[in-house]
Amino acid sequence: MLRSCTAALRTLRALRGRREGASPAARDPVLARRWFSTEKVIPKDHALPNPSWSKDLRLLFDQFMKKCEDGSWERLPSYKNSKLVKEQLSQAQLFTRGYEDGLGFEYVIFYNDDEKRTVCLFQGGPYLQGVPGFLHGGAIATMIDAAVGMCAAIPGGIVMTANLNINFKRPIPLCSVVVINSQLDKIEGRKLFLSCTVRSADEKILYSEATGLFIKLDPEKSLI
Ligand SMILES: CCCCC/C=C\C/C=C\CCCCCCCC(=O)SCCNC(=O)CCNC(=O)[C@H](O)C(C)(C)COP(=O)(O)OP(=O)(O)OC[C@H]1O[C@@H](n2cnc3c(N)ncnc32)[C@H](O)[C@@H]1OP(=O)(O)O
Repeated sequence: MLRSCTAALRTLRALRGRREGASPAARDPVLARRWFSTEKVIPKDHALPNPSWSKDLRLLFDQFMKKCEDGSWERLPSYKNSKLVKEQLSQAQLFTRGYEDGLGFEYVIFYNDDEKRTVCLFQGGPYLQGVPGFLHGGAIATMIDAAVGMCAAIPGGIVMTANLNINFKRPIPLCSVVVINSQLDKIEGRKLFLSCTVRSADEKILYSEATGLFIKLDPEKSLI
């Protein structure tokens, strides 16, 4: 919270500087250091353990990291900002990475190229509550969209969700760990058909099932 307030104040100060004719960097020494620094800023990869991760999440993470050792699985890094969008809209950030550690979406996605499938390990934090004590359906849908979307985007390139169909079978307790298994079922031209299940960490409870249709964007067509 303190960090975001400081950033907001900095932006306000910079904008005030712009209105008054001075360059924002000239009015803000921290901004100036950032602008003129030759240091490369390395973005933070959020798909790595942090102190908010439960024992269950760490255990599953370690198991999948072991599976990565022979190259059959790979951990997908995950960043808050896209450089491309950031240039146009400075505050844009990935919806699922918009919360402080542990409060919202904590997750990591692993990909298996031979099997064209992903496994997403997800711990939904207290800000994602719907019915008291349980995850909001919209938060579950968001995480399914992101996990299935990655499973489509790796073989398909730039894709968008055209249809997402979810059956919510059991409520997911807040702060518990679930495993989202997604797989590519078929490709027809620009259409990628996928399916997924959401289960408890011990795989005993089937929380949700979903199917998704993702469309590979046509470079000839404008999105707007
Ligand atoms: C997904 C992640 C990819 C990015 C990865 C990159 C970096 C990683 C960083 C972050 C990860 C982020 C993960 C977030 C995932 C979130 C994904 C989303 O939520 S996307 C946002 C929600 N979706 C939309 O806003 C899409 C809105 N719709 C459209 O823009 C368009 O409809 C379209 C999907 C682009 C398709 O339009 P287009 O003109 O290109 O195609 P057509 O209409 O001609 O259709 C082609 C073909 O598909 C059939 N079709 C289309 N829609 C449907 C539908 N809803 N149901 C069934 N069939 C559909 C259509 O009939 C055509 O079929 P055919 O060729 O047989 O005639």
